[in-house]
Amino acid sequence: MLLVIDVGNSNIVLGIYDGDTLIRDWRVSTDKSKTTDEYGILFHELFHLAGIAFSNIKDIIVSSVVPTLTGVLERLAKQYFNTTPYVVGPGIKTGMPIHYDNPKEVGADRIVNAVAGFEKYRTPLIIIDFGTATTFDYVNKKGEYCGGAIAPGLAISMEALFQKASKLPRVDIARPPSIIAKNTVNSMQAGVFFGYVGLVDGIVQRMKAEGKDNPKVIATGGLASLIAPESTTIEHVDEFLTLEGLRIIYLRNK
Ligand SMILES: Nc1ncnc2c1ncn2[C@@H]1O[C@H](COP(=O)(O)OP(=O)(O)O)[C@@H](O)[C@H]1O
Ligand SMILES: CC(C)(COP(=O)(O)O)[C@@H](O)C(=O)NCCC(=O)O
Ligand SMILES: [K+]
Repeated sequence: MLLVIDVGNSNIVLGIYDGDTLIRDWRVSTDKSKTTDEYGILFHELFHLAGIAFSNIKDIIVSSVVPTLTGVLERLAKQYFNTTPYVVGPGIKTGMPIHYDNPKEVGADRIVNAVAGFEKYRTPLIIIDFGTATTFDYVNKKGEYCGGAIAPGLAISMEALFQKASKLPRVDIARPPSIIAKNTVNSMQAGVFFGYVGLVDGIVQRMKAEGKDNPKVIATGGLASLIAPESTTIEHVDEFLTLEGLRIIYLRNK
């Protein structure tokens, strides 16, 4: 079995593949202060509850945008799984040319999403990942990574209102009943939710105009399913795109 791990700024997502089937997935908080042993205990507990032994895992692949935790997970792989993990970055074959001023600078999660999307659809793509940040990535018809955009994520946008304006409370992200809202909570939701739908569709339209190869638009990440129904440009939500991309990159490197 293969253990795939995507370390984002808010959550670490874990998945276990048996062949090409994702048999288990978990989401745990990203905590930069947790040690290798603390993550070891946490993973052990999750595996135990699922009835899977660490010894079933033959290989591990990691993508991380939190450098301090990359080392923690490398040590965890060695100490608890007795294996050297594949870490998406320099030295790993992705099979995708990266057109970025400095290819090392692109977040590993963005590359993994792009690889998964192109493998799955074999068409030009815009991939949107609703994480801590919202990333937009453009893949052209040759399957090359062309770059994209990074916007503040939905949750941190809402958090910024709460942090910076004394009278604004902390509010859940949700679609409010109307755009002309009648109370503070709904007004904040109207601004953030509908504002975000506009941001997404606006960026996609501009990318389509610049890229000119009629890309398919897909979305992933925790909050994709909230925005997709209201967006006029998102065609498909792929919940496990990043995990799938990790499995594909593993196969290209083992
Ligand atoms: N299924 C979900 N439903 C609601 N909120 C979610 C869900 N998944 C993630 N979130 C929230 O969305 C934000 C981004 O999370 P996530 O997609 O895990 O980002 P990252 O990849 O940066 O770790 C976080 O605030 C998280 O709590
Ligand atoms: C843009 C990101 C912060 C997104 O991370 P996430 O929201 O998934 O935690 C991450 O991909 C990153 O740190 N990228 C490096 C900069 C770049 O991609 O150009
Ligand atoms: K992510």
